[in-house]
Amino acid sequence: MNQMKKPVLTLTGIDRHYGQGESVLSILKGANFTLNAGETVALVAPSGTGKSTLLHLAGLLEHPDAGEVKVGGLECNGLSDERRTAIRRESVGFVYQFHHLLPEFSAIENIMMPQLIAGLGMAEARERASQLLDYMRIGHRASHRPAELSGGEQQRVAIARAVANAPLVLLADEPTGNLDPETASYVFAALEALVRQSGLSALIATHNHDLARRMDRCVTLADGKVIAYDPGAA
Ligand SMILES: Nc1ncnc2c1ncn2[C@@H]1O[C@H](COP(=O)(O)OP(=O)(O)OP(=O)(O)O)[C@@H](O)[C@H]1O
Repeated sequence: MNQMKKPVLTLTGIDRHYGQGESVLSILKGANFTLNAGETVALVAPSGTGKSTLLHLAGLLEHPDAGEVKVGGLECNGLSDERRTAIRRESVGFVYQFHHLLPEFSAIENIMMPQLIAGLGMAEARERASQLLDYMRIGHRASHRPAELSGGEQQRVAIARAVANAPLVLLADEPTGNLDPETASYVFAALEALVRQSGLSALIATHNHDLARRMDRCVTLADGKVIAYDPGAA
């Protein structure tokens, strides 16, 4: 069997609503989605349709009201919060629109952090973080704190941090949404190169059709379901 076709993330029959009674808001209604090993998928959908909700469910930050979320073939709904947190740390990397770096730590320390939490030694974590900084062309900024970096540099550090533990799945929620178009294109190219070079599987929410077209395939949300999407048609 082709290893590349192995699913690393599967969402099946997902329902998610917010609120109660008359004010209930149904966001996902029987949504299905599969991300295969080594695949890059763009999630392009209008604001408020549930992109962040889908990513939060995929990353085990939220529970669905119905349906199954499998990470690496393991059904995660029935697991304890501790186990879900452990799977998230081991298997999922997140990049958000805003960098969420720890302000009191340097760029390299921010990238080392998840590796140290995962049990890697200091020297090994520093070496890997240093390589990632070089790969993202910000090796010269290693000892700077986030506030001393530009928006594009902050996002490159955040991307390096998200992939530091070689996650099974990379989830990115508008990773370049806070950047000017030129910087967004540069940062997205760096993200894409890193993902492809590492053979990572990635689900990336973006409003940017030019960036979405660079992924292996695109999906959108319509009536609470995930459907195929052609960004060229927009
Ligand atoms: N915790 C919550 N409580 C109530 N409503 C929520 C909650 N989280 C999200 N929503 C609502 O669910 C809908 C989908 O939100 P979500 O953030 O997933 O959309 P999105 O597609 O990511 O939007 P955007 O592109 O603007 O970030 C929105 O109408 C939002 O207001």
